[in-house]
Amino acid sequence: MSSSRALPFQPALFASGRPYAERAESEEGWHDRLAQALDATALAPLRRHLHVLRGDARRLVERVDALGPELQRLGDEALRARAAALRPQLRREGFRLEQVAQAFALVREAAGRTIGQRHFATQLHGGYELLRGRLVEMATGEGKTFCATLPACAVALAGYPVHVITVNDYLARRDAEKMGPLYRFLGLDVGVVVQGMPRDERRQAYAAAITYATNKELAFDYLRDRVALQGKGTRLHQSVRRLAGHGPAQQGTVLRGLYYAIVDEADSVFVDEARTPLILSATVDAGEDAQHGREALDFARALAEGEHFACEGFERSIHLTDAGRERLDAFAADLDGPWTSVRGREELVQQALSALHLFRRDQHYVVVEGKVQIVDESTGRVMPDRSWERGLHQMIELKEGLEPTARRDTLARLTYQRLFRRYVHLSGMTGTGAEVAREIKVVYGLDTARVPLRKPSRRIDHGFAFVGTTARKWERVADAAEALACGAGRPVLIGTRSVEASEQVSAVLRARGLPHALLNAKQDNEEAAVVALAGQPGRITVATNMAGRGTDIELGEGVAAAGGLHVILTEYHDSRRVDRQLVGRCARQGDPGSCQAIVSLEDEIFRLCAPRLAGAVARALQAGTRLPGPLLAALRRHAQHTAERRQHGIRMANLKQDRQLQKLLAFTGRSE
Ligand SMILES: Nc1ncnc2c1ncn2[C@@H]1O[C@H](COP(=O)(O)OP(=O)(O)OP(=O)(O)O)[C@@H](O)[C@H]1O
Repeated sequence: MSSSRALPFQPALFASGRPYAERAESEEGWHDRLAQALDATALAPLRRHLHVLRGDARRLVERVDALGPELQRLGDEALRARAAALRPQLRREGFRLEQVAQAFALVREAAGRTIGQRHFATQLHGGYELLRGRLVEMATGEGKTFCATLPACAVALAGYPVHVITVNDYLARRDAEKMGPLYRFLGLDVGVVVQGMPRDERRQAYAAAITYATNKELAFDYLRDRVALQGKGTRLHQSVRRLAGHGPAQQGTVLRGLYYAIVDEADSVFVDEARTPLILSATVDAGEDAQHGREALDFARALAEGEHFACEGFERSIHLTDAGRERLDAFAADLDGPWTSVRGREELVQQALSALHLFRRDQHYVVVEGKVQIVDESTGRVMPDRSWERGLHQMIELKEGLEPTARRDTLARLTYQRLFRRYVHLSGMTGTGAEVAREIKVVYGLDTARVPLRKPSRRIDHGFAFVGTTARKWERVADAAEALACGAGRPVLIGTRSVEASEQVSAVLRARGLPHALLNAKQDNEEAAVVALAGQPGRITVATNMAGRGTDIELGEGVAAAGGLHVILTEYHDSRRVDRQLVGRCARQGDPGSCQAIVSLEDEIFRLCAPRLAGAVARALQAGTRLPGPLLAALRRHAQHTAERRQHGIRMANLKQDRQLQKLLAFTGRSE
């Protein structure tokens, strides 16, 4: 497309953040499509501006390198003036290769002056692919956080709101703080949205040129915006109102719309988290009777697995058998309230059974100050403002002997798949995307671009060891940690899958008198301090997935010469990608480092995903048989493959349900 055909940029629209831009989906009705056509004034410029981007990354890198010396000679003010002058050019010409090279060269120079780091060629390459709307695969430790500043600045300089999305509050805050001086130097303000922030502050943060937020905060803000807009007429009404000048504050929304997103740890957000739909709920006034819950728990405790109910641990589903139902009917005969209807009583008992058999303390949730708080399994963090649906949360509270909190009812529901497909322009980055590249292409339409390593990896993999029992595993882990930390003076990171497991290994280390730090959902306020010390000589750190993705452990003095950080993986995850993320904490950016896995046949993944094979291997080990490595590797592959396949099935079912629900809701007028 030639520049003369590109629509002129309309800064006024964006300055006031007027249109709530987002992409409409095909299944919406004619009035939605008409509304979208009206909103096209907001969408078209960004699309058109990006459309002119041509040429390969190599040319861009050469051009940025060539522009470097001249920019280096400029004073700070002159450099800022260059950035200011580039803005109208970007608006006029769009993201042509030359303009992008200028923007990237400016960002690189400004970064050198403000944060003391200059983008590597690999990061320029990655930045270019992000701008093109790709899923960028860059190995762990290659500096994705820094790489994202390039497209973020380029798009923000052109005047479009940019969202940089990370997986947890710690990373959102850390990245916004670290990169803030660079953005401000270029005249761009930066906002950050974290858990517990009031609405006004959120609106302010989203009004910034570049906003850092977690996927969860963003999704819930979007959901709340949709609910706020619901009472205000159809989408067509809203579009007309927007064109008439209503901004977020007048509309009661916080976001300015969904323009350009750079999603960090994209495989986690796009794939792993896509398993759970996001549900916005409100407290139900009618105080639910805890008595029914207690009755249900008493009844459920007396039921026998296999006879009265069947349990699918992996899918987290449980159902009554015919014998169970008969017993329930007899039990409910004299009771009132929800017990009188078949649906009511079966749901009560199902929730009670789930609370008893599917949800475990210190794995799926923790109890903090008399409250049940959900632990996000993929990030290892607590989610204090989330609760399980349909009375399950209260049932778990009752199981723990706590006072049940008020029950909440669903207001709106959304999946990440739907949310991210609504961005006008979307990109993502990850260290571990290869296995899910196809799924991401199918669901989100993103092509993958792989950026090569800057320096060859020096990671030494010491392989894996299988032991028969969990107790034995912790002893072996403690042996290895002791030898490396005390013997070689190297820092050791021990990764566990649950809070419970982290506490078990911590107890074994304590019993041996080995000092160590513990990082899990119960200790999350010490996170930055624990991470800051985790690379010091002889330091042992035990952590759940909290120290997985994104965590950057800096090596202390003399550590590289001693061999770098050593990572011990103590349980395979459902997805190999999460294992690679943990291992990716060591040997970053060409540093030395090593890893090993010490796992037990009692681990959940083997019990749930390869019970027969794991049982046979356990018996052979007990009999003292030495099993060949390839057989054990096959066991691991089989278990993880089964887990990944099941997870994939759940995600696809979720997406399908989401589409069906959307159609249904369109009839009742209660879409999100
Ligand atoms: N251009 C650069 N110059 C100097 N240091 C850099 C540069 N880019 C990144 N780094 C440093 O490299 C380290 C790793 O960066 P970062 O944590 O962003 O990697 P990552 O790719 O996001 O890793 P992960 O996949 O684990 O999240 C950080 O300490 C960062 O400061």
